[in-house]
Amino acid sequence: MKALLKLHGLTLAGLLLAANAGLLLYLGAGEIKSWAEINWMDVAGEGGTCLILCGWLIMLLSGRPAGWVTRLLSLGLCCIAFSMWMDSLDEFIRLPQETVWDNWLETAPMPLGMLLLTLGMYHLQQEQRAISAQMRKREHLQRDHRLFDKLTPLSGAQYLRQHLQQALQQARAEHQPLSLVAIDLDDFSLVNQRYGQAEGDQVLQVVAQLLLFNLRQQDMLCRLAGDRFVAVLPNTGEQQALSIAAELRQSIASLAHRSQRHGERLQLRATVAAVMALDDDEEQLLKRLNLTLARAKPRLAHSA
Ligand SMILES: Nc1nc2c(ncn2[C@@H]2O[C@H](COP(=O)(O)OP(=O)(O)OP(=O)(O)O)[C@@H](O)[C@H]2O)c(=O)[nH]1
Repeated sequence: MKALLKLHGLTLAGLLLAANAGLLLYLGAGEIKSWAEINWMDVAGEGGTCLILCGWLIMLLSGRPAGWVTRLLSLGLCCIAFSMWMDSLDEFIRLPQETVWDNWLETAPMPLGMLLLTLGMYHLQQEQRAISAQMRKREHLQRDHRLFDKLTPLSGAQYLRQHLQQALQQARAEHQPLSLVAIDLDDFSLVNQRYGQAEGDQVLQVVAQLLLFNLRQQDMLCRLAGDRFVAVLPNTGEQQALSIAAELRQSIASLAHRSQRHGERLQLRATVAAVMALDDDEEQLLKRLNLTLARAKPRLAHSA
């Protein structure tokens, strides 16, 4: 209730003031009817509608975020509720026959309220459409979750291939160089053996974040598999890619990661490789990158 008053106090106060002013006007100009003169059927119909509209207003204001659509809908409801309130007042108070202003107060807010409600409904529909479009997009993304790595906030190998294909096309169309950098942790299996799989997961997440921090806005980082990461560097020649790769290796070597259980410092190292795209397609380029990495890691030379 506190939050409701804080956000919509003005609207509610406006309605209360208008209803009070209407009551005072009626009391000032007319006289109270006797019990027998009151038509209770009309009181139930008009007063009940007014109460229900006030209930709708409270539900609307407490259920929706403040904003343009909420304002239109609430003002519409206020106008209609006020009209019903004025309509029910004449069940209790008799005005002189020649009075005309009561008719205005009863009927004029009704079409205005309807108009505001209609405008609000229109914008609500637009808002709902935009939300539905967002939901569909998100659903599509979730359905395509195979493209995303389960452990780190990075994309996986499948997405890398798709992205690389497009990036190569764009680089050729724009006559710009494109390079790839691979980063492979050294002896990562030892981290799993010594500290456990959960600590290994933690290390992979920290390294993914570290690499992201050290790359540029336009670069795209993926986890190719296990402890191997690949960055796609648009508009980047081989020399620049080599120096970026060296920086990434250095950042991993300087990382002061401590194990979660005993707080021991883990000394991480990585082997890096960089290749620039020539005439090859994405598969050939990735193969060349893996071969270059394998050469930098003599023990992997047979498995690449
Ligand atoms: N914790 C964890 N370990 C993983 C994950 N994916 C792969 N691994 C482990 O990563 C290790 C990769 O092994 P290797 O390719 O031999 O790499 P390495 O031990 O770093 O050896 P070198 O690359 O030759 O230095 C294996 O022990 C895998 O079990 C993962 O998501 N989480």
